[in-house]
Amino acid sequence: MKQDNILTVEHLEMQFGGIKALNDVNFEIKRGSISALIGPNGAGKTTVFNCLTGFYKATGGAITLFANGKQTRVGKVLGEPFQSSDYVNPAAFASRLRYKMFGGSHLVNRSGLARTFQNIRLFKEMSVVENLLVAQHMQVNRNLLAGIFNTPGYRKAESRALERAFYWLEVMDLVDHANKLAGSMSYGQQRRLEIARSMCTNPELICLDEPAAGLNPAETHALSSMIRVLQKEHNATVLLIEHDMGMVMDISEHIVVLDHGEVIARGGPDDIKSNPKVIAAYLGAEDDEEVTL
Ligand SMILES: Nc1ncnc2c1ncn2[C@@H]1O[C@H](COP(=O)(O)OP(=O)(O)OP(=O)(O)O)[C@@H](O)[C@H]1O
Repeated sequence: MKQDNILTVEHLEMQFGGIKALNDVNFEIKRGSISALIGPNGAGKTTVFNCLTGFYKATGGAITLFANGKQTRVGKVLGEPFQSSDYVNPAAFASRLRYKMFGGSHLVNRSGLARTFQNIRLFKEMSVVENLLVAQHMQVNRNLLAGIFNTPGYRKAESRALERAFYWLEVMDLVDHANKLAGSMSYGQQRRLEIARSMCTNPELICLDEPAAGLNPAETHALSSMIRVLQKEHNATVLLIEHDMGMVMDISEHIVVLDHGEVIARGGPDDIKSNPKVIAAYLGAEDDEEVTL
């Protein structure tokens, strides 16, 4: 039976020395939905993303992904400490040891979760299409001998990677820029390329960190349409962090609001807009944060 939720976050905690960035964060993301994680600056949104994607190892709680036909506990694939029961259970010991040695955020990605970054992280000196080919290195045939002898299997894998790259360039309206240097494109195009790159890894859940930051209203509108296409035509579940409240309220079905590392509200756009705790959190936000709910 397919789980209704693609992601569950239970009692998530993240501590940096004396700073508790996340405290008992709980939410779930419905499969096939577009959801948003919002909150004032410093609320802990990016820290949640970093925990979900395995860039940070959460200091408490559980994150479970139900994608690619299986259940993945993010903490487990990042490598958990040994438990005393492992010493009487060789299989559990071996599994824990394997993840300690070879685990990491790449396994979270392989389990069906991809992300983009708040600060664009492309290979700016490489071409647009090369950026998309690099993203697929886990899926293509990486056998050294196959590469040296240019075997039919190797060539087939290479051409499949190229096809996939052009497929996502088409979806994100970037085909005409395929051979340009990534760094030479406009900011909006680079943001779309980041999304295309993430989609090349075949995720079921894509986490977008401030995808509309630095975009003008027309670009933001175009981006919202593309995000809807990912959801409707490519079965992607989308979770975004965004400060542009117009965009959030327009495309999100479900919104989770964080403040000072805690979830203060969850619900649909209309509930969130009129929630007094959310309004108070934003009214207490810094003056330079322009927010209209
Ligand atoms: N690597 C780190 N080391 C120490 N403190 C950190 C680290 N990462 C985040 N923090 C702290 O955790 C808190 C939450 O930060 P985070 O970047 O997650 O907030 P945010 O909601 O994404 O903010 P913004 O909207 O400004 O991007 C902040 O107090 C921040 O200083």
